[in-house]
Amino acid sequence: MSNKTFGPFELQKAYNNEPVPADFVERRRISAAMQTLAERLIRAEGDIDTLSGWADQLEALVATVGEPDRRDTRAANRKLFTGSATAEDIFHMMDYDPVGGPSNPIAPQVEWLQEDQNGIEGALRLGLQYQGPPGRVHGGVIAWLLDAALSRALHAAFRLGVTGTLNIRYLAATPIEDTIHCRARITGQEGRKIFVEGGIWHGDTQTVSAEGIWLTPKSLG
Ligand SMILES: CCCCCCCCCCCC(=O)SCCNC(=O)CCNC(=O)[C@H](O)C(C)(C)COP(=O)(O)OP(=O)(O)OC[C@H]1O[C@@H](n2cnc3c(N)ncnc32)[C@H](O)[C@@H]1OP(=O)(O)O
Repeated sequence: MSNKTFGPFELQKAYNNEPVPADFVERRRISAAMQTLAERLIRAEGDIDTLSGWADQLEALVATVGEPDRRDTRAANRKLFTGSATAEDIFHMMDYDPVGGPSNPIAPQVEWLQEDQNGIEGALRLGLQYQGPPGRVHGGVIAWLLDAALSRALHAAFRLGVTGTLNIRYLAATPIEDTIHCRARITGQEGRKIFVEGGIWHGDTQTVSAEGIWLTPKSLG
């Protein structure tokens, strides 16, 4: 692990370029196994003995894990804003992102195809656990995904902000269990307000459009 330290505008660059710390290799394995279980077990057919056996094994693991101590994310965030965050701090902030974070067991995994000043594009496939109407992604999951995708467009352009307003228009069904793409880009800025737009596509069909306003923290604006 290097001794380099990073500030707020280096967040994404450091995360993309620094080597993955050894503990995060294992954290990612845990998360991947939990995601696979969630996808395989939801609505799984099985006789009562099979279901009961799986439940027993999972409850035993929960008991083994207990309630471990957890790192305070606020400390890493404070270090970031004073330019003293280590690579490990950056991984503790980014690897648990609820969308795409490889160490977060509830995060849909995203393959980022573009991440630069012009915008972002990600490819992903949402399993049955994200279903709303039969065969379609739940509308709230879509909002969750787009909040993250539009935020990512800020990070890729080396800017930071929190979501102030997010407007979403659901244009057509977004399918589960098939590859979809999310895209986002910054369209303008007025003082601390950053305007962002984006959407979701299934093949050539745009299924969702979104636009919103992100607010840069007063300390950075
Ligand atoms: C960072 C670590 C990363 C590191 C980690 C990565 C984080 C990923 C984040 C993912 C994205 C999220 O989920 S963020 C979490 C969800 N969002 C939140 O929790 C935000 C909750 N809301 C707030 O904290 C606040 O309301 C703010 C910051 C949005 C605004 O408060 P403020 O900063 O005091 O704003 P204020 O001075 O009154 O207004 C400034 C200008 O913005 C306008 N404005 C004010 N509020 C809004 C609004 N909601 N939507 C649109 N515009 C607004 C005003 O009209 C004004 O325009 P004018 O008069 O100048 O024209």
